[in-house]
Amino acid sequence: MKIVHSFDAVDKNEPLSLAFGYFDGIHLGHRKIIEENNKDLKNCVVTFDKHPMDLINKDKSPKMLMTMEEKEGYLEKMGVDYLFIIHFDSNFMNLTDRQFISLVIDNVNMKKMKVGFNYHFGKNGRGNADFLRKVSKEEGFELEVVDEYKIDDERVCSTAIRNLIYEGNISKANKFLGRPYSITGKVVEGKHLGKQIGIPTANIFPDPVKAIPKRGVYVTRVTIDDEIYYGISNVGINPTFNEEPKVETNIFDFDGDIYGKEIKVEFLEFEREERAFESIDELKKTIEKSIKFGRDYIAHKLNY
Ligand SMILES: Cc1cc2nc3c(=O)[nH]c(=O)nc-3n(C[C@H](O)[C@H](O)[C@H](O)COP(=O)(O)O)c2cc1C
Ligand SMILES: Nc1ncnc2c1ncn2[C@@H]1O[C@H](COP(=O)(O)OP(=O)(O)O)[C@@H](O)[C@H]1O
Repeated sequence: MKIVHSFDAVDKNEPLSLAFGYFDGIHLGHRKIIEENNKDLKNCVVTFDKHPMDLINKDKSPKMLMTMEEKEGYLEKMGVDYLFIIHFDSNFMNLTDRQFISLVIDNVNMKKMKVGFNYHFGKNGRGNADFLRKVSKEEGFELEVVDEYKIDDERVCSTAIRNLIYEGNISKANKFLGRPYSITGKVVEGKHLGKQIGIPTANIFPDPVKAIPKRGVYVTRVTIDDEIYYGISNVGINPTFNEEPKVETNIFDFDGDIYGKEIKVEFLEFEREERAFESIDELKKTIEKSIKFGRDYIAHKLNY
């Protein structure tokens, strides 16, 4: 997959299919827009480097299901040929719907345009599917407006998935995403209490843009150097030491020094909320119960 930052960065004659959207999380609905069957067209995704809300009202900007790096990795796996990451600034935001489409048509050979049913673009979000239907006829490109994706009559959208993650309903969030929600980070040193109580935990701090699952304990799948392990993780904040949320994972059947290594933690099932403990002994006993919960889940209920 080639990553470019402007519409004039690819061969003007090459026939392209372009999927437009911010695609946070690349959930099942997004995938229907992005997947392309026409082998004669290069499969392209057009996205922005920032969420439009970052410019409109940064305080209201949602946390993300994916960092840009994660998005790039996933689109590459899906077989996307070109990823256009367009810098979203106030100039860009003020292009009219017509100017935006002209910018695309004048620079690339767009044979097919794909958008979700509620895609809006151009100044004040005026450009919509109706406008695109008209332009596609005038300009002679194929337009595909993809209907909203539903599971059990519920809308699959990034906002719904974020809310499920905040509520701790990770299994439903994963069902909507079509894969487990994950957080990636470099393993950092903690208080070294883990090894002292016989339960080492690899600690990572999530990227600040990421949506953090509800505080509590989760069964997880951990990837280290392309090897897969399972484990049990606590998502928490330790007010005594820092305010940043942290993911601490005891990795099953693993023994090794992984400080400084990047690990991916995928959240599979929620066990319980985070608790305060009176003693280290009580903490240890409760974590041991969580480990048992995790091992039972992996042995009997794993569906990934
Ligand atoms: C499965 C699991 C569940 C945990 N649950 C809690 C909890 O409910 N409350 C809490 O304060 N800490 C909890 N912890 C965090 C431990 O306090 C922490 O892992 C331990 O202090 C080791 O920290 P260290 O890696 O900094 O040495 C949990 C850790 C694990 C692995
Ligand atoms: N099974 C395991 N699960 C998690 N970490 C492990 C495991 N085995 C060894 N380790 C190593 O031990 C470290 C965690 O030990 P711990 O005493 O909890 O220290 P810290 O407080 O620095 O996290 C991990 O970062 C990793 O390098």
